[in-house]
Amino acid sequence: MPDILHRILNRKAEEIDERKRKRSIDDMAAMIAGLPDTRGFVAAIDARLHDGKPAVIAEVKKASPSKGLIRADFDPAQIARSYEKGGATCLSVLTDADFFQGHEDYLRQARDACDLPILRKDFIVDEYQVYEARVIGADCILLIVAAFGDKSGDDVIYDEGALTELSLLAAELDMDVLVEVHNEEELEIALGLPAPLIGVNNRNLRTFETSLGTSLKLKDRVGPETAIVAESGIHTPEDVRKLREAGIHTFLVGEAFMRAADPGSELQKLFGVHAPTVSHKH
Ligand SMILES: O=P(O)(O)OC[C@@H](O)[C@@H](O)c1c[nH]c2ccccc12
Repeated sequence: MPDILHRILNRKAEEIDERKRKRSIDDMAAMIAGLPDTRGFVAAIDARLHDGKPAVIAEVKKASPSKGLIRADFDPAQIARSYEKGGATCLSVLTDADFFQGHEDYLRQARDACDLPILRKDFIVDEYQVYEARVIGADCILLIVAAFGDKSGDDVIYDEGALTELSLLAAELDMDVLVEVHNEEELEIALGLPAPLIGVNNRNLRTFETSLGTSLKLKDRVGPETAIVAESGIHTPEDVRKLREAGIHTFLVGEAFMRAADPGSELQKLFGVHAPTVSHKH
């Protein structure tokens, strides 16, 4: 497992223990019973793709381990409204506090400010966090395959059982799942999970370098019938054009929007009227 992910997961285990002491899963299950339905995350993406348009998951992210502080003037409600106006399909909100300066309240604020479906962007490895995601208002959770890998000699062994269980629990709680992969091995695991939306993270977790080539290569492996989400390192209309030419029409973008004064206008610049469009066949 790459170092930064390792560090994050060690801290995450402590955090989960602390939280479990404050509130039980049973308490959360009772709260969930009284909640309104989720907003369909995958359904919103499918609808957009069906119209031949790119589907953009716009991220609400204040800081990251690789970039430090990204946006000082950080108001999740305002950002959510700007994204919605700019044509985002869904939002992704970082809730990890220690490495991304995120917070679960940011997800709540974003949700109250718009009608878009929201992904809880965190390092989910325990059923506790899946219940918690639903309680704070998430419509989709992220499962990072690399977080379920353990090195044994030269090989990495993945806990596919845990990935499957968490996916099924999310479905039971009426949430979708975005399964994140970085390489072919992880992709194979993701393809074996129940109804996953597969995201390819272009950021190498060891070096923090991004390469759109990762998405292009793995798109080649799955073929035209499997939709994938290109994640990270997308900064220009040219980046978007390259990915769309390869048949990728769903994108997860954070930094490029977060550094712009008006994130929604930047979304338009990358994906809207100014970006070249490619027709999408079903
Ligand atoms: O800011 P970028 O390069 O546009 O990337 C967004 C998103 O893909 C990135 O924040 C991300 C992808 N997978 C993650 C897992 C955890 C935390 C963050 C991420």
